[in-house]
Amino acid sequence: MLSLNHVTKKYGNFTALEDISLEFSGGVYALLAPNGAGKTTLIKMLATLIFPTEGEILWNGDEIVALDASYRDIIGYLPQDFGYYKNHSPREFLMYMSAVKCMDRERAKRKTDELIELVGLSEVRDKKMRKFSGGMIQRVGIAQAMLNDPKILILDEPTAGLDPKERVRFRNLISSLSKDRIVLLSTHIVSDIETIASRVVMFKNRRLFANDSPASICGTLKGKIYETDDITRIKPPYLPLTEHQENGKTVIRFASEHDCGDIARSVSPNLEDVFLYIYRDDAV
Ligand SMILES: Nc1ncnc2c1ncn2[C@@H]1O[C@H](COP(=O)(O)OP(=O)(O)OP(=O)(O)O)[C@@H](O)[C@H]1O
Repeated sequence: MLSLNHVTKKYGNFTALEDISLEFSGGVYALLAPNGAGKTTLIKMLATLIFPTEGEILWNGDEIVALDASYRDIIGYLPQDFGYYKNHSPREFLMYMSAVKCMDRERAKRKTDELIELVGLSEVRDKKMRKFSGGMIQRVGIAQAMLNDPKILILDEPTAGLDPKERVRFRNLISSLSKDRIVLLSTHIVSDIETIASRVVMFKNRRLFANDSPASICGTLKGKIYETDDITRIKPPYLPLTEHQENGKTVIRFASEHDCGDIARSVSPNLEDVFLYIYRDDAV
């Protein structure tokens, strides 16, 4: 189990995260928060690239900093800005990364072939990556993070810049990788995680705000979300969330603390509602 005990991270006088306590066992954990909320800071601490100012991070009871290389052996990490060589093919790049990870050549070859197959890049395994789409590059990125068969797979905004089709493919891939390991995934895009996250972790004002299943988190807004095509009938205060077209009319989805059931349609809250509601005062 990976646990954070009262972790605070400061950059000089600026506190990025304050008193965070969390436990991760198996499954997909989504770190969901707007840009600048501290997701990358948390991820970099878990990847031992930066260190807590206060508190401790433990793997099965031992401090990850003390575990040093033996901890790094069990993590796979896809950073936000994943650096790769455009002139490398996926196979060359994965063999190169295997060498960086000190894997023996036979195992490296086996894992490289296996992972290229898994991420669906077999047909382009020997093509230079310079012409690859964002989704293909991210799949190479996941493959390199998986080379050491990590117990903890850390993905920092892995779907940034992907088109909707690539997003779906990526989601399915992440879901398939989550058996028998911890997958930590940071994002500010709700649809990335709604269906695959076993738990959603949210930060607000530098502190832990929520750590629960998507269903429980959505449950916090039960009875408060409505839709109407005539918002003028709704008594303020209410919070407009999203709009969509329905039978040629613009339907507004909104949150209200008071009962609007007689003039608007009550609907089930989703994670996007929760995100917009919780971060309504934050610049997103
Ligand atoms: N090295 C640093 N020095 C000073 N402040 C930093 C540093 N790194 C991050 N910060 C600040 O800490 C806060 C959290 O940043 P962080 O990158 O962790 O957020 P994030 O949620 O990952 O957002 P993004 O997705 O935009 O990276 C931000 O206000 C950021 O400006």
